[in-house]
Amino acid sequence: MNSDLAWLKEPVARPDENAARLAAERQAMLIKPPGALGRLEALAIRLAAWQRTPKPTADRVRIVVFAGDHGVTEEGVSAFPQSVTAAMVNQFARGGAAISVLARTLGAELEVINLGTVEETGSVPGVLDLRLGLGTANFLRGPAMTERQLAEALRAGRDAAARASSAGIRIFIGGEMGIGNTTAAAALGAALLGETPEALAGPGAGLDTEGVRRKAEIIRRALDRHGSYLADPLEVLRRLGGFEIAALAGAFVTCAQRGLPVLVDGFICTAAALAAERLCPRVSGWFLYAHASAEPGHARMLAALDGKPLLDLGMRLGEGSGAAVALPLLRLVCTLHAGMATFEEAGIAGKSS
Ligand SMILES: O=C(O)c1ccc[n+]([C@@H]2O[C@H](COP(=O)([O-])O)[C@@H](O)[C@H]2O)c1
Ligand SMILES: Cc1cc2nc[nH]c2cc1C
Repeated sequence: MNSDLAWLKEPVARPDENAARLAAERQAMLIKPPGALGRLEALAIRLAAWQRTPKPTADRVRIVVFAGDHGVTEEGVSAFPQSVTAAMVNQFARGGAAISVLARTLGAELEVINLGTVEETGSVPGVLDLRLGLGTANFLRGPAMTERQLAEALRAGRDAAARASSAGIRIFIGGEMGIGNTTAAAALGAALLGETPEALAGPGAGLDTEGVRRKAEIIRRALDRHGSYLADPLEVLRRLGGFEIAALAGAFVTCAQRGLPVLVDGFICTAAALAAERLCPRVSGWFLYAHASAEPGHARMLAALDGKPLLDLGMRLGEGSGAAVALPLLRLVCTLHAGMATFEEAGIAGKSS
């Protein structure tokens, strides 16, 4: 492995099992039949282990949206033009995008990083400009990224996660924006899971049935073209991924190395999570999956990660929006866990046997 990428092999943090034990003991004492809060109970215990405290919180949250364009869009794999990527980056900063509204409403910090849009975003303050090129190359013709672009995209993600961790953030949300990136994510998923392109390709931002068929065919040709190089997950990411997907993978690895839990968004973020797990085994022990995307291939990637999404709302927006929508649930998990009375405090008789 290139020495620029040695950090990918640094050890993953270990959750605090003592904090988990204390949180489990507290759950057992709260005034409810044991187990009556269902999955919320296990979530409180996992958050406790991750945050190394018996009373975790979900208040300090940062959403980092990574944006980049995709050369494969020239094959007609998206219902929208490439210009939308830069236009949306502009809106993230101006406050009109869904994720901007969600971040404001939730009191979450929002960081926007442009890793390589083809078009200019206009002069908007609040976008970190780390452009690595005018989008990736078309992966039907060659690797999507050079080795240097891959290393820099991974590092951009690593640095964003390290900034969040150093700032005392307690939960990290990664988001993405990139017209064409469901094709890259589906190709990644197919290559990493050994699945057919048809199992992973879906409508994305709005393809019709014929468009989905064409998209699967493009992915099939790309898998054939890149052939045996796809045995190496780093090469899968470089050849089929995107700047924003690689940055997400780098961010997720760093979060796990630094002990910062990640709330994973939809289809593209889950593809990045899968790539992260292949690059640095066991990082997925730090991931929670926010929602089941409407993109049909999402379920296969979640299954491979043994991930059970918190919500299923038919969302397929990206931007980190599904994770943001799940955040209030985590906040309720934490406030219930910390705020409910125990049987002893309330003077209520516990379970008789
Ligand atoms: O997060 C998801 O599950 C998701 C599912 C479908 C589409 N998207 C968003 O739509 C864009 C990609 O769609 P497409 O069809 O251009 O590949 C990209 O900006 C993603 O954020 C996101
Ligand atoms: C308008 C629009 C907004 C988006 N946000 C994330 N992906 C998107 C795709 C489109 C097309």
